[in-house]
Amino acid sequence: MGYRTYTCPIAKSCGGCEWLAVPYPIQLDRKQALVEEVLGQAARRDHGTLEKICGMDEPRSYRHKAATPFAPGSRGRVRCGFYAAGSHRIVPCSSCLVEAPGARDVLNAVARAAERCGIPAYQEDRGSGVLRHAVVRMGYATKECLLTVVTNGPRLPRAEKFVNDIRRNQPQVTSIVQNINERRTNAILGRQCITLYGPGVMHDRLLGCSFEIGPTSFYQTNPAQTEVLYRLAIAGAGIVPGMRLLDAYCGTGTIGICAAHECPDVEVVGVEQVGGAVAAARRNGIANGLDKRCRFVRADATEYLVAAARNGRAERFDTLIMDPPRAGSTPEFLSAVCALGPERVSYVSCNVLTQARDVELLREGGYRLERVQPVDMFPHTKHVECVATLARR
Ligand SMILES: C[S@@+](CC[C@H](N)C(=O)[O-])C[C@H]1O[C@@H](n2cnc3c(N)ncnc32)[C@H](O)[C@@H]1O
Repeated sequence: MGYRTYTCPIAKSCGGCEWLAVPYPIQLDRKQALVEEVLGQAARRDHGTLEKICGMDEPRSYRHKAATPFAPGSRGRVRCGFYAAGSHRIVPCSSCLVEAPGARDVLNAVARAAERCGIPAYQEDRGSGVLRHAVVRMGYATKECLLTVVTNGPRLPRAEKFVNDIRRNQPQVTSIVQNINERRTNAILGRQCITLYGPGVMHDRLLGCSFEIGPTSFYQTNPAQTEVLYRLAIAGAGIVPGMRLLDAYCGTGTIGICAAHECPDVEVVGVEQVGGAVAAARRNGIANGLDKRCRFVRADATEYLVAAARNGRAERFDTLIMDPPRAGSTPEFLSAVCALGPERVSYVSCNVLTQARDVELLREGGYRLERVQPVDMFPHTKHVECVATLARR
């Protein structure tokens, strides 16, 4: 790919791809250097390795989830696009370099349908209007497409006409869901969902397993690199037949189910706090014929593990995969891990700073940092994902 850079007509105003002007190999070098700076010393002290970052061959069209805010324009128009960097000013966008083909067309079609149906866009400063955001998820291994339309309350005027308009203009949309968010907040999604068309979910496949994805469930946005990441996470857990694996912060159960699919006789317990994600994880276990070996628990991961450590031998885990949110895990969770003593910990993170902090507690609690493997899930941004593999000393 050499040192070519990519161009985008709205690069200057859009806040999305802050490194677009930086050649991709240099972006990868920068991410490698960050991981080296944050985790390199611990790896060296433990005689572990810091591997070269896994980048993408073609760092475009990788985002299978796209979103837009809406705002009122003049004469009944509905504006949509991206927020300009550091502001809530909307920059229109007809196509985006990093999004899956067609994703932006679906979002723009929602705005045009709203104009034709007279559905007013949300006015952020007043908290008035109806249409707040739209989020689209495109299948990677399937042709399914789930559109979520976020409204400022349960009322969606001319809903049937609106849905038919979107379907007519964007026939690739396989399901449309209304999500209600009445809070004056920057969070896009509210809790309540009403299915307007189709099954209300979509399906995708990763590493030979099929997954149901709902409007509010976490699902990685770069599926090609997700397969790379999951392979590394599963390999890092050193799974052998007969083991009991804990998949902590499991979302819809994707990592644990892929691990169970790959390794016969392995028993998986997944822990996740979002009820909808746990319900989807259970359905995913059944859909993949793995429900006998994969059990999903709705709980706060820290509370679950602290209780498991208290139960001692009754809750044995031979190996652990953990994938917490950006804020990382908690000292209580990590100290319960050290008390339970799984042979290996495979720690997946989208924030190496909190990961390094947590790795330090695991090292103090008896683990050796064996391997650090960065993965580029978000080309043209400064974000880097990382799998840290630890083994009990
Ligand atoms: C980075 S996502 C990983 C999900 C999953 N492993 C995947 O790859 O799709 C983090 C997950 O942790 C969940 N989570 C956040 N805080 C939690 C907590 N305290 N206890 C349990 N789960 C939590 C979130 O709801 C989210 O599903």
